[in-house]
Amino acid sequence: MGKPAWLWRTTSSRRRLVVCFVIACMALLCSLLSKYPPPPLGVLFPSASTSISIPISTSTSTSTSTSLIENFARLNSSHHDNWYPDDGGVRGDGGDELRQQTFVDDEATGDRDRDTPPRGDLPPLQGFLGFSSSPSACDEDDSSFAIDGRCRRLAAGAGHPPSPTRTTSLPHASATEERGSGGQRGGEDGEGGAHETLPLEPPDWRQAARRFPSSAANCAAGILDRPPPQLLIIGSQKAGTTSLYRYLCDHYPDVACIARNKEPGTLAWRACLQRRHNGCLIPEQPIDDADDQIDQIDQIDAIQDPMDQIEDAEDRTSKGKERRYKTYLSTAFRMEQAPQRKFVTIDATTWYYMEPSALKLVEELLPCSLLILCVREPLSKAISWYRHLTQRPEKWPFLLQAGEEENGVSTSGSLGASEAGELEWERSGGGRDLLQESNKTEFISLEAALAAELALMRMCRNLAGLPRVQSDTGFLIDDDEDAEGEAEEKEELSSSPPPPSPLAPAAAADVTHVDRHPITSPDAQPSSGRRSRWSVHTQTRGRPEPKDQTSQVDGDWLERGTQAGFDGPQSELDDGSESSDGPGYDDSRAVDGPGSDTGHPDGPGGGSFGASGPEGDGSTDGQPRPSRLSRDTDARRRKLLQVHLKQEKEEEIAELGEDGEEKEEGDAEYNDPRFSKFLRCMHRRYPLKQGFVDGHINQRSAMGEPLPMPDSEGKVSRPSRELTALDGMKRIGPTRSVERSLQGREGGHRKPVGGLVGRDGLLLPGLYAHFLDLWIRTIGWERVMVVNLDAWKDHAKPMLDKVTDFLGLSRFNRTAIEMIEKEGAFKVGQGPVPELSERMQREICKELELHNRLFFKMVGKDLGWRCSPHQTLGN
Ligand SMILES: Nc1ncnc2c1ncn2[C@@H]1O[C@H](COP(=O)(O)OS(=O)(=O)O)[C@@H](OP(=O)(O)O)[C@H]1O
Repeated sequence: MGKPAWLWRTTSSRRRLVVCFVIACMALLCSLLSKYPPPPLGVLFPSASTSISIPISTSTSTSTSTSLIENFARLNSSHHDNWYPDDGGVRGDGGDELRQQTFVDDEATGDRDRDTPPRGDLPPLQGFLGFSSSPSACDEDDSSFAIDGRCRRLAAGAGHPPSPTRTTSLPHASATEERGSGGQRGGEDGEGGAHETLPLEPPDWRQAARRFPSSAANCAAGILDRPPPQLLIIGSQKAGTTSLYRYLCDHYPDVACIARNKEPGTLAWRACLQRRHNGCLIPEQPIDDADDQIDQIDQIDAIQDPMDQIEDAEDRTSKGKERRYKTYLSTAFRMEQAPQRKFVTIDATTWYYMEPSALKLVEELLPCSLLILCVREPLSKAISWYRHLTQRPEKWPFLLQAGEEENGVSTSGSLGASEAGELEWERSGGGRDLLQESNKTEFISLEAALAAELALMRMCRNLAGLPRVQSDTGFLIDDDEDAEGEAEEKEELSSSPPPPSPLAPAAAADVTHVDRHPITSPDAQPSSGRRSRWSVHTQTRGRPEPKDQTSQVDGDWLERGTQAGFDGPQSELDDGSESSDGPGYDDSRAVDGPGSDTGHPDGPGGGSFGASGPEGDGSTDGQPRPSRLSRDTDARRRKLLQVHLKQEKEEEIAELGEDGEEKEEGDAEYNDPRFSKFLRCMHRRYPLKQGFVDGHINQRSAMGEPLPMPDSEGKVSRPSRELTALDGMKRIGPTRSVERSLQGREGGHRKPVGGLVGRDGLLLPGLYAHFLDLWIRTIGWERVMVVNLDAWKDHAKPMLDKVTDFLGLSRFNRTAIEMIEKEGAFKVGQGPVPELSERMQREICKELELHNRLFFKMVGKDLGWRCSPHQTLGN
């Protein structure tokens, strides 16, 4: 029976409609799917036993580094441009492009391919081992893979040539072992390809959270099996941290940078807010709102620090710690972007090293994380930081050039001292509006800013009773002690056995020898000081070619903490006892070292954090177990930290006597009292109480007066002269309200003040020794690496080799490094480099030398910076 013609017409037109509708729906669905990919199978069906086979390319002609692009894309996909929090510029022509780029799909990759230089001798590529709910999307192209519902090209391996062609079913652990062992498998010239069968697993984050270590004794695992973040770059700002982070983020596939921004700051969250760091995230707020929220400075005190939740903060049980650990992870990282594999991730917050609260949380929650401190010659760093600050006037009103001031009102078109102070008080809240309204962009000069901090440094040094370094041969050694010290030194060297090593288990097991030698600078006379130190030469397991890790080995671009302890000038213990190594380490060595635990002075085991690893851990069942002695040390370290934190909270008035004399207090337990006094003075800006505020400097400089250069001739001058000089300045000081603000009396509690000096200052952040000391004393050298930008900037490869060795990852190959560098995205200062008079440089160098020396002692090497013993000025 035939249909009427009209019905056919209707039907076909309906069909057409239906077909169109279906197509439209499918298109919509596709676009939705690509925007919001479904969760990976592993999330929905966690199972460690299911497997999926993913072809791994053997091709050498794949695209540019996918992990790089992914990382950039991921970090930018939130519309929260925090990867470069205070973007100081992007080096290289690829940077901007990358920052704009979203996830790379085939087409985009193809485009990039055309721009990609010939791969030349690029090694074969290792595949990304992720998968999606539709892995078949990439089936036709074995050089690509699927992740998050998208097909990706395989990335240039960062030194991971695949294993020979084979099809293996790798249990996760062994796959990890292979990757984790890094260098052995890596090398630079591997070839071949593989079809690896990988287990479908729940997201690694879940595993990571489950792996939360209740104690450092669980840290024996390879880097990929440790709980994230496995690496913290704790500082310092303007010392190449972005470059290092950038390199490591492209260490594919072992590293996945999924921090919400390069500097999440969560471990010192309140300090992060106080710095108005736009990377800080306020928990439970949409990320896009975070910046605005942070601008409301009044809210800062009211906002709950995610890491200090009342119920958890006091809960020191492992459950409580675990809860806070998870809070940290979810606040600082984009857990949802965690790849379906084991990976290393990084928190690169450049000012953690100055924050004891960060140290406290690292100690408590991240006992397995490794730490890197990037350093740079402090004066260059100060200049770089100044340039950084002046790029964002609205964030740093305290740097604004002051005009003449009358009753707190600016009369010269620039902001007056009072206004600058008020703006500093309010920072970018009301201050930012005012700044925008008045369109003030003139800054206090670099010279003036440095003079302010220099004056403070001198004053604090004098207050603390520290001499300026005068001796070429010793460090802060009183002249009359030298001869006696030399004799003691010789005697000690000849009679005493090598000290026990406080190295942590993993490293301690690899100690090859322990040398003892006096501390000297290259131009120093032999051992006239009476202090000495131990250098522990280590080889770390699992590296391709075991190499001596000491700082003496090759080049000065990187310093691994090699000495068993920082034995600085702090010899005199509070209780009057003496040690050649200073308090704090003395006991640790005695109780921790392999000598005490294993009976072998150079042998393994007995690390500071308790034993682990197969060798020398003292356990009989093969399980890592902290020794009683190392538990004691843990307790001791915790106690030291607590003491420090307690001191941090004390009011400066309680610490300083009426006349500026320091009261007696028992703070020498962890440090030379003079240095701790110095540091507290700098932090708390004691002289601010005496009227030495930013405003003075602003005003003086604006009036063209010579900047205050307190004369500090003589070894130890009491502070009175300088204070008197500064008292005199009070007359041209800021208004009462600003003074009150600066003294923290307004509102009944202290508020952040000053930006020229102190932790946000230009020079203090470059006094590394003071900050690092506490970290080393608390967690030990074995987890810390110091990277010196001045030495590696022209040769990243050797530095990266050391870093990857330290992390237990395979090394970068040169071509990968070149590609990363070509992609750019390193942060370089913008605008002209401000000039600094020779006189100012000389004055600053005189102050810095003391602190540089201290730092060189810590790392066991003279880094050759200007303002160091043999290079006094800019050479
Ligand atoms: N490879 C290499 N060679 C030479 N110099 C380098 C390199 N990588 C980073 N830099 C310099 O480091 C400065 C930026 O440091 P950071 O990335 O740590 O800055 S930030 O704290 O994250 O803002 C910034 O210094 P300035 O240019 O003096 O400001 C960079 O130029």
